Amino acid sequence: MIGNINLKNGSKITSQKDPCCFGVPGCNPRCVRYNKKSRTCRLVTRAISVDRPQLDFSNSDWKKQFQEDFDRRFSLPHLKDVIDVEPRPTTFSLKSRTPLENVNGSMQGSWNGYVNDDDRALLKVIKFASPTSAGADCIDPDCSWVEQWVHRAGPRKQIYFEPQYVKAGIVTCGGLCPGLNDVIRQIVLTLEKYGVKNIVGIQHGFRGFFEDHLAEVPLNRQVVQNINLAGGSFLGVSRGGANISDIARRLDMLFVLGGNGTHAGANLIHEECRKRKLKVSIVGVPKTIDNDILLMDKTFGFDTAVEAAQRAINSAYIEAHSAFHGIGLVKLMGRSSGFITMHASLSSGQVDICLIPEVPFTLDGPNGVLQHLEHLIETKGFALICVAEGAGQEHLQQSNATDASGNMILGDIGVHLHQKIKAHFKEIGVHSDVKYIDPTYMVRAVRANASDAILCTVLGQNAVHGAFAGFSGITTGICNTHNVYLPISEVIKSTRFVDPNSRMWHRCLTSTGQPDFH
Ligand SMILES: Nc1ncnc2c1ncn2[C@@H]1O[C@H](COP(=O)(O)OP(=O)(O)OP(=O)(O)O)[C@@H](O)[C@H]1O
Ligand SMILES: O=P(O)(O)OC[C@H]1O[C@](O)(CO)[C@@H](O)[C@@H]1O
Ligand SMILES: [Mg+2]
Repeated sequence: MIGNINLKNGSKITSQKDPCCFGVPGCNPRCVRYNKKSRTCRLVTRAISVDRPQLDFSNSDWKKQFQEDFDRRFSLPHLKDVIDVEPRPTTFSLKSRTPLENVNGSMQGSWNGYVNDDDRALLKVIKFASPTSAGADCIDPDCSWVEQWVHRAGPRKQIYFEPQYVKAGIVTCGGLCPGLNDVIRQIVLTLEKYGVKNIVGIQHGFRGFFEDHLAEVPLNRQVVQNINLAGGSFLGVSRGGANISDIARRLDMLFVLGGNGTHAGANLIHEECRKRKLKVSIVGVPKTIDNDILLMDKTFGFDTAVEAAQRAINSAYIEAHSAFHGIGLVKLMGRSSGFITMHASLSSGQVDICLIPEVPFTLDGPNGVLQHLEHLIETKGFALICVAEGAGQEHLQQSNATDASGNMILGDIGVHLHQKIKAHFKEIGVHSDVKYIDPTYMVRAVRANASDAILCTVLGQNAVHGAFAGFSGITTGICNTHNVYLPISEVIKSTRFVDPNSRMWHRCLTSTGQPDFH
């Protein structure tokens, strides 16, 4: 039961080892990646593991040391680490329509769809021959192979809660994302399959915990039956309110749907519950269209966002192709990571210039974007640019403004590019007709497509299985196509970025044909 948790006001999580802005919203001059000139934290190389132990590779034992440290970091926090809890046979079985009543093992024996607690999946599956291989992620200079196993997700034979007494809460935080309602729905359906009858929705993110007018929303199969047919969040989302002063709620399980910021908040709650030895399972479900969460193949909503962006890109293409010297310009979301813009550009196949936050670019001069646009207008007669909202911030006047969660408010690179392109072509006396489309919120508010709906089903159900297995401070995700549980502490260590030396970025450059704008 969470009960009253008195957290320090404004308590924020920062990754201990690396005084980086990540985890503490907004930029932080102490950040190892703080750029004093642009006054921003810009990690233009691949997300580095901020917490790899300092290994002495001359020591023949280094692999053992790495393995021990890895196993420590990726072991899943469990209720029994801090309180005496006894397991009981699970009530979850797909053999019966209702949760297993008699759990003397006889019924269980007839259904064996359980995951063994010792099942593991490999976190990394490529053996790189050299650190210079594209996208190489090596531990030592020789790229030695070290098996990195993480826990497999799914229902266990033993559970640590009496379902009929459980009160479970669901909360959705941060920006909207296609599939939020699918995950809420699957969490409710799975909880009921275990026999939980007391399920509540917390309204409007973490604010719902302490704004009295935001009452709990009772949830059951009937209430959530069709919520997946609409985008948005049935419970509402919010930013801010991270200084969770009081969670005066009796909850035994809390399912937290959100991005990297939300997960940092969820981990704060988990750590406080653990410190107070409360029998509460806090389980995250990674949510963001930006796909900027470490270690995950992708987050739910990302595929749908890429698909929804196609309509805007295609419209910009049609406008540019039909105009005289038409230049289509589309700005997509991606505050610090360019995954949406890169994948949307790749899938459309119509983009000539793709600009992402991880790869700085010059506008003017022989290698600049404007020079390349001149070339495209001369040779093709039209051009199409797709830019991530977090790209090119070095060209804009930075304000120190932040959103309610402390995330930096970005300068509008879309408007800036629009103005610069028009001014440039006017200056060189060449006609241009710039068509600017900003579909950002349209992309985010749609309902999940089929593939994301399935991913949401997997993640929502696995979140409940993880809570009943007694884990807490974990999140559930897809690693190398396998369903795993990961400690939230590992997932919030850094933002996930596009690796400028990755094969996917190289594929994007091959597809657009753009040069290096440096
Ligand atoms: N370091 C932190 N510690 C505690 N709470 C946090 C922290 N960072 C963010 N939060 C809280 O988590 C909630 C969501 O955070 P945020 O607005 O950053 O969105 P997010 O989860 O990163 O999702 P997205 O980036 O996709 O919108 C907010 O209520 C915010 O106050
Ligand atoms: O809803 P808000 O506060 O405008 O958030 C916009 C941000 O949320 C995100 O969609 C992440 O969820 C970013 O891509 C974008 O910058
Ligand atoms: Mg975020």
